[in-house]
Amino acid sequence: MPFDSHIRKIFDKETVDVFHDSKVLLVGAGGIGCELLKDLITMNYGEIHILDLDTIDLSNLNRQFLFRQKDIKASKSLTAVMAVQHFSHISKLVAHHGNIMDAVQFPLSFFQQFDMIFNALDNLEARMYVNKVCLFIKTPLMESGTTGLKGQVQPIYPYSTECFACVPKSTPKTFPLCTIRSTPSKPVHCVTWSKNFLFPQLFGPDTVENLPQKGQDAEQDGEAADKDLMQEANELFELKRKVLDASDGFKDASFVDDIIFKVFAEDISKLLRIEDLWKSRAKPTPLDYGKYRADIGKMTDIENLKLSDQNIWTVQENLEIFTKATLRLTMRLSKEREIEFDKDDDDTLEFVVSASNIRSFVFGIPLKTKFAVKQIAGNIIPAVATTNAIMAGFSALSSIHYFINGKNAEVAARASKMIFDSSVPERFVNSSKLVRSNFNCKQCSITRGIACVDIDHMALGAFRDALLKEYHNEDDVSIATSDSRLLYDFDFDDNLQRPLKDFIGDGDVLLISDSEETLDHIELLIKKGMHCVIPPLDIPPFREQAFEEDGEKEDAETEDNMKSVVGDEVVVLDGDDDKISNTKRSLEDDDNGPMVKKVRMSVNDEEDPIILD
Ligand SMILES: Nc1ncnc2c1ncn2[C@@H]1O[C@H](COP(=O)(O)OP(=O)(O)OP(=O)(O)O)[C@@H](O)[C@H]1O
Ligand SMILES: [Zn+2]
Repeated sequence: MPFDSHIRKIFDKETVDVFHDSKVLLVGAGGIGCELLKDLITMNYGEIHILDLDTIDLSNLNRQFLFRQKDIKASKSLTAVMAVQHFSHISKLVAHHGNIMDAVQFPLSFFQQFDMIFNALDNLEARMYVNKVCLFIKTPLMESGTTGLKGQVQPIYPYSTECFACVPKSTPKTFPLCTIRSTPSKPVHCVTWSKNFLFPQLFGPDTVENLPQKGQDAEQDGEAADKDLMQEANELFELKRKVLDASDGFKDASFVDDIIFKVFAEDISKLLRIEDLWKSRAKPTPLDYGKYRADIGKMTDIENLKLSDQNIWTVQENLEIFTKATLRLTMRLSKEREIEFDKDDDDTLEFVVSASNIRSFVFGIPLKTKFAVKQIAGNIIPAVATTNAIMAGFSALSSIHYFINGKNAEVAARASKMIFDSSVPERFVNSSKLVRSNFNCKQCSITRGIACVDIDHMALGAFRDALLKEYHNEDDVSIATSDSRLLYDFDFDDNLQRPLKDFIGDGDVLLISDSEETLDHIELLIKKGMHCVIPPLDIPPFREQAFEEDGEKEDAETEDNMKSVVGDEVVVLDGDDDKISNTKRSLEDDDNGPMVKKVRMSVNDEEDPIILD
């Protein structure tokens, strides 16, 4: 039975028509995006646009099931549309290849044509951008994301419920510099050292011109106090020079031996002399390179060394791989000038794998496979196709509330739930009711509107007058650009006669505040038009004081209430499992309903730096 009939069975004709008449945008045609596209088609949305900036890579094929081997290098969005075109005779499908944050290709008017937007992205920056656009145009956003077996779907109804920025996001872990440079104790420390320190030092953007001249002490150029650091920098510059010399003429490969000897033996011996470092730690052992070199000489078929990604290589094998990768990268340096680490560039990956393993060996840390180092260096948690499919399904289903409730955001917000993975074995997913926006949120706490202005002809002074008139502000206003360039305030009126086009373009944002700072800040998105239309806004009093009090209260509550809601039951979790926060911003508050304890997607507690997939 075609799905069309299921939809007809479940909903009455009027509701089905709402789906047919609606236009949605899906941002991202990766793991979740491919799944969502299929789901949205089966729901018979009238028009589905899908957008992605990327082309298909071999590594996508194991989970992005709309793509085949023959599609590698083709546009993700176009290929996805071609793959599903035959699924539906109802949905009109439109593909866009480009960056969602490109305001020229995708101006505000592009976003405004949609009834709902679905995010299936893999990075915070783009997610935050779409979130902000949705706040401007007050369009509901279904936000989704997965990390391995974890995942979540958050329906966002602008200004009614929490936006994507309302809950602070965890940032990748950082390590103290001294751990990375001097006292590593985990594989990730060695991977970070070889990827972020040794690799860029040898193949990164430093050009010959930036290096101190031969014999010149770098200390003369800088004011660095630490002599040891400067000496180390000078020595690394020497190494870099060797690499550059070799890439020019490529006389012999002995410079690689020099690098190995310096970084894995000489530098370690120097560290050992700093006795304080080793009072409470196991000491490293400088690499006995002579011994290992001799071993490598005895290895058979060394030229055709083929090693598995999934096995741990011996120290000898790591040394051989390090030598080969360094030589290959050095050859490339003559053409490329500088090389960036890329987990999918085998030369750079093998350099990082072997260098981190040799360092691990020296410090008595377990060695890792190439596969494992790739995950760590690429900040990857492998994507799980099933988690993507489940979260995509929830995202599609969550959208129904909006459409069956006549596109009423308040009603849909009350009916909707946030979905996230469960850490409790009896359940696979949890849900919690949506809560109101966070007053401390930098995005939600701003009053926003879209102003239509003839920027080519209207002077800044006339624009200021229009603002004062619309917002009945007896006092004056300040006007600044979104990058905080002040255009006007009561004692800076130099620009009043100049046309707006001198400062802003179509789609730019202006920040407006009253000079007494009694009212909230306003963000006005400027749309180019023939006339001047300043949007009527409900500008609340300035809320800074209230924010602080509210924030303090919330923190205290969070610590006291390490509880989560599973369905409607309260389960006590032991401390570290999920990071839970408890809030009074329930949508039910207005009805004096029960206070909702809300679970946030757990912040990853692992040591490795991670990003959302
Ligand atoms: N600014 C952006 N504009 C448009 N598309 C974007 C933007 N940022 C990310 N994307 C797309 O979002 C999708 C996210 O999908 P997914 O998480 O499966 O990542 P992937 O790149 O396909 O896989 P992986 O990162 O695991 O190699 C990708 O196809 C990516 O190209
Ligand atoms: Zn917010």
